[in-house]
Amino acid sequence: MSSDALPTPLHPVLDLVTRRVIERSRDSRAAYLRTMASLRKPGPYRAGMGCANAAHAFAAMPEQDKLVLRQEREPNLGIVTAYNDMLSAHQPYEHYPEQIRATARQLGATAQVAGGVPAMCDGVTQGYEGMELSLFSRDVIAMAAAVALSHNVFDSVLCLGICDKIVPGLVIGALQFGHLPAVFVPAGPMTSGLSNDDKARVRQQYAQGLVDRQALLAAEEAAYHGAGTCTFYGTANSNQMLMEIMGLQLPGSSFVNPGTPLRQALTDFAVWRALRMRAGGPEPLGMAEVIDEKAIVNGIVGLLATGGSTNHTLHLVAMARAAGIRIDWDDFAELSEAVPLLARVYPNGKADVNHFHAAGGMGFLIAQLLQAGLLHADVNTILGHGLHRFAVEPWLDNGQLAWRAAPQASADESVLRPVAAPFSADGGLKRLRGNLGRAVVKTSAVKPEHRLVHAPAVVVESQQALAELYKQGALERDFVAVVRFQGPQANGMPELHKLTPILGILQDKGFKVALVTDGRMSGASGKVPAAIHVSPEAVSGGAIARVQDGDMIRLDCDAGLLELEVADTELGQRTASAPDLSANGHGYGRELFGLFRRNAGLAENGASALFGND
Ligand SMILES: O=C(O)C(=O)C[C@H](O)[C@H](O)COP(=O)(O)O
Ligand code: SF4
Repeated sequence: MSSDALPTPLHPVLDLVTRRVIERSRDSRAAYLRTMASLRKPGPYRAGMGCANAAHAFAAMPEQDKLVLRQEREPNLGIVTAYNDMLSAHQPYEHYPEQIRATARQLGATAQVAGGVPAMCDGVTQGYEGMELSLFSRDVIAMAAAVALSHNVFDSVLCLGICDKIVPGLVIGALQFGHLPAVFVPAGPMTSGLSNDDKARVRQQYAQGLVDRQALLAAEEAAYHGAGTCTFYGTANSNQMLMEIMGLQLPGSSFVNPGTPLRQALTDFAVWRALRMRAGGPEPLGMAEVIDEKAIVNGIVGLLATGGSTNHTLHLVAMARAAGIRIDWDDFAELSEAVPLLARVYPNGKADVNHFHAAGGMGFLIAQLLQAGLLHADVNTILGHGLHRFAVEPWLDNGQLAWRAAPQASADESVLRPVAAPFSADGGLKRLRGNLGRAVVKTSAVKPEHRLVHAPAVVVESQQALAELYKQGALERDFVAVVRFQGPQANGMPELHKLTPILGILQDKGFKVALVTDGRMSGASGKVPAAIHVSPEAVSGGAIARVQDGDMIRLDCDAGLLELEVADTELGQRTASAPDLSANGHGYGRELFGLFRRNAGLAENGASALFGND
């Protein structure tokens, strides 16, 4: 799509929501931009630093880099890396710094690893105590990124991160240095293995005692079989979509598999782009000018159009907040009414992200949404002004990286569809309201016949308690599972994704089942209607603490309703449950996260201790 194509008029809902976000954010955004302006200088940023400081900064660099660094003329790239061997998605980053340093040298510049950030694999911690640190690890990552960049000898930032809390944390941290350019550098998904559907089927068979542990492990290893991001459309791959649609990651780069020539070429190109955008360079552009209100709204649109992870009703809020921008679940809800669902990638369908990419991927998606006036085209990106630059796909033309226009038609309409023929007329996420507070639900993964559940409550205060009731055979009926005291201030707001197989089995048996929780679900959670992120949470006086076994609850996903059918007078007279949560502060590092639990804001404000509710 060229820039000289007549711009499509902006969809009125997009225009309305964006104006509202700009107005709501006016003061906080102005304050943020003033801070960024106060940090900006001509560069290079190491220039004029004290000799001792400078010597410390590059003491360990090879002589050829020292020569360049001493001259205080050429830019120095800061790499913030989330490499570890634990996340299959991040393992490919092990040698990226070497490649980036070499490419920077070829371009006459230098690059240094500014610092590392922690990266938790939610797949490893799912269902275990470690998951209680997961959400807060986002804020730790933001702080660690800020520590790395606080050395203040960098002219541009390369962020190496992909997974769930890592990209949001890196965005929040790098935005504190928004006077600098930032480019996100992905490593790509693992190749397709056992399909996500088949994996989920074996899990349900195991939960029913139909297959043994060896069979389950074999299936899981066939699904998660190599280096690269897991191939379901969970939070990690929602992050990839967001980084592209918000202009921070090269177009079409998200879903190119690791270890391929195209992957290597894209990383080299990212280095070049980062250098060109430095202060005093040919295309100076700070991250603060890329992440503005329009970019954030574009991110929400991308999330809705692809059925992205519910975790971004927390993370995108916190990321926006870090740039002085205020969004809330009403923004998501109103945009969801206007944005069609264009992709069906597991858990929203059978395909994985490799299929999505092959069907046309991000370039096709962005082109379609731009043509429909459902994205802001007039935005800054790491390729220059205008999101039309992202309606393309990368390829190797005789071994050289090149870009070609995204396909005009989807190669597989079971995975990716045009705006003219969407999977559904509205987006994949809904806001819920009612006397239990506000919540969200991913409707794109729930079949229409399962989106209305009116059933008695089964109230538990841990996911293990619900699993025990299942084992006892006590759940062979219609019910709404209320799993409470799972909010950020209670125990760090873990994902309760391990409940998916048993709830799925009961749904498959024909029972009307739903989940209501102040906790989270995984972006990979799907088919069972789950009203999550219930705010206010149980430990903070939320009505969810006063629900009793047998209370009738109505969850109407399409109407956006979550109603406890108990009279206000009775509800007001009930004593809230007050379980002993002291164990939540002990073991597995939880002692160190008390300050996060005590200061976490509402889910709708991003559930962050960095910003609270202010
Ligand atoms: O996308 C997210 O938000 C996630 O956190 C995904 C988790 O990593 C799941 O735990 C991985 O999926 P499973 O293999 O089904 O456990
Ligand atoms: S996508 Fe999730 S499960 Fe896979 S490596 Fe990343 S954090 Fe772990």
